[in-house]
Amino acid sequence: MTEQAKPLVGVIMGSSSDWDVMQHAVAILKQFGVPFEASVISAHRMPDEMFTYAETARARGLRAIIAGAGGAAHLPGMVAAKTIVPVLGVPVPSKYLRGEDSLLSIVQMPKGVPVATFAIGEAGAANAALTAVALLAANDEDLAQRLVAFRTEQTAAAQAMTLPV
Ligand SMILES: Nc1c(C(=O)O)ncn1[C@@H]1O[C@H](COP(=O)(O)O)[C@@H](O)[C@H]1O
Repeated sequence: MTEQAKPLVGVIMGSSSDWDVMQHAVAILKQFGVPFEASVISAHRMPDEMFTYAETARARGLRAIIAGAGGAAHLPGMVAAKTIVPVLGVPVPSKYLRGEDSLLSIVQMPKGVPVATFAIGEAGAANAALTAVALLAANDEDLAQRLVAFRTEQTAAAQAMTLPV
């Protein structure tokens, strides 16, 4: 799936089975009107494509890469190894270990090759996208104002919360 404008954010995932989680990153990018591309890229199953994707990311204009994977989640780290574009890693819940394996695979990078690692699952995917928006907002005042408005709405919603007491 690819949007029309030149993508600024790449959303990649190890399998189409990760989409249930990673769609929450895409939803945020759409909400903020950030041009993105989304595709399945697997370090394990398609290593040559993964290297090409990472090596060409910066020249193609990507300013952040959101990479989600589950289990032995090498994708974010291997992409980070081949590009200086910031990589935001999303641990996808796994079948047997609930995504704790994914989290530890992504977060324990060696010093010098960072992957900014988010929470397991849907909230992590959404927050990775919000972080990509914040990175882009540093040079885009319109986007910054949309992010401020988003936070203001969130505050209002929290303030309006009631409890059944
Ligand atoms: N962790 C990786 C990588 C990788 O890191 O390159 N490639 C696929 N996968 C993960 O395998 C899980 C099961 O994939 P399938 O459902 O396709 O069997 C997915 O969560 C995917 O991210």
